[in-house]
Amino acid sequence: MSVSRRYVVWTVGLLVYALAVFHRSSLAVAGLAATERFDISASQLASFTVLQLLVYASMQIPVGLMVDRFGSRTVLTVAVMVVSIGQAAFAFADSYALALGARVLVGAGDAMTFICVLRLVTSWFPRGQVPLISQLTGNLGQIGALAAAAPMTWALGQVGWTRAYLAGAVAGLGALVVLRLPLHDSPEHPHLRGVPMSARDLVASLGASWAQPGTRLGLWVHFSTPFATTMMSLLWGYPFLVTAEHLSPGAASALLSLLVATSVAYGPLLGWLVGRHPWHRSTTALVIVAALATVWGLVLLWPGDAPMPLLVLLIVVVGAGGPGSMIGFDVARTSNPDHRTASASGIINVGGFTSALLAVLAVGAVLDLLTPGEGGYTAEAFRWAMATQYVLWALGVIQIVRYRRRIRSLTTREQVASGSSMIEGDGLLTRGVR
Ligand SMILES: N[C@@H](Cc1c[nH]cn1)C(=O)NCC(=O)O
Repeated sequence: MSVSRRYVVWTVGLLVYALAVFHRSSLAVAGLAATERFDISASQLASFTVLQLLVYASMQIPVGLMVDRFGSRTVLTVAVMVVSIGQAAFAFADSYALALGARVLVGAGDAMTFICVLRLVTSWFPRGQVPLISQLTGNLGQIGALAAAAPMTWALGQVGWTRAYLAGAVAGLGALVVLRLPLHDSPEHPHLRGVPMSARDLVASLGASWAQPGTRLGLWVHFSTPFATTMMSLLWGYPFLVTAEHLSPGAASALLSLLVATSVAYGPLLGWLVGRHPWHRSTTALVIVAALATVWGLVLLWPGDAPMPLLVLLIVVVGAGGPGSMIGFDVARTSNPDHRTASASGIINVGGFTSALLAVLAVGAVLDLLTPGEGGYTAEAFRWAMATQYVLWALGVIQIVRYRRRIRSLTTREQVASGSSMIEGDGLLTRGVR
């Protein structure tokens, strides 16, 4: 197989993922325009993000099963069509209800994308390269979020709501043409189909993945690491920086762009680390969570406004969350056979999007609780609201430590170094490994 063909397939997959991230993030800078267009309150605006995350998280397991059954090419084609229809509907929506329906479609199409691209990486690249290329996929895809920031602000101001969102939908149609041409499921097969399974077989297959301690470890790594980043970049980062830290809108936007840029920059380092030291993958995740909790603690306990260097440090550390979550996919990959890779990735991906959803809701709930009546949220309310992240980190750390102990008692360093953290025998549940 030619090496260049492998990179062509990856580049196409990456572009489609970046487009999905663009669609996902395209509302972040349109909050004000959306409240005017649909005549909605701040909490109704937040419900767009909550709904999108809910749809995304709830679709992960079915999508994983679909990718194992029908292959990435087919599922990715459906994904691009659904997300583009959703974005086109959002462009024309003139009521809150229609806009919510459109965001459901955007969330659904988005939910189908990443797992397809990860599956392509596993099929096209040699095992040793998979951790690095997967990291780069996750990280470079975030460029879609950058494209949704300044360019989308510009487009909304210059060409208006309908044309700005319609342009994204049209880009999706372009992607459809490009992806159908070179994108084959594997070097040998344009379409890689899994065996048809009955409902009982599907449940058994998911059960077998779940029985692997590595799948659960991966899920909790993915739960613990990225939610601080997602919660900030999708909804609460900007209001926190402006309201609680009294930054100007320009400075807050610049810091959120820096968040995406640092997130991209961590990719090669973490990809290399994970590939080189697979035994220490969970340690790396724990270090990232410890760094997140520490720097957030400094910001929240700082008397008055935190100084700019500390806020920059916060952003640089929070930027590690997204790339850190990719460790979860890697642990699940080496803990499951190839024909279950996508469904195992689906299980993992539920983690980070559930924790992000919980974080978004918890911050909103505490803000509402501490800010009765009319008027904006206070800095004090924001501090308590952001402190809710510690509950999620504590839960995540307990579970990571628990499953890493279990996996370490059942595997050896040599086995993990050779590329497998799979525990022999899919009947683990029946043998008491819970
Ligand atoms: N946490 C992300 C991946 C990532 C990597 N760097 C920054 N983010 C993740 O799990 N992605 C799934 C998705 O659909 O984006």
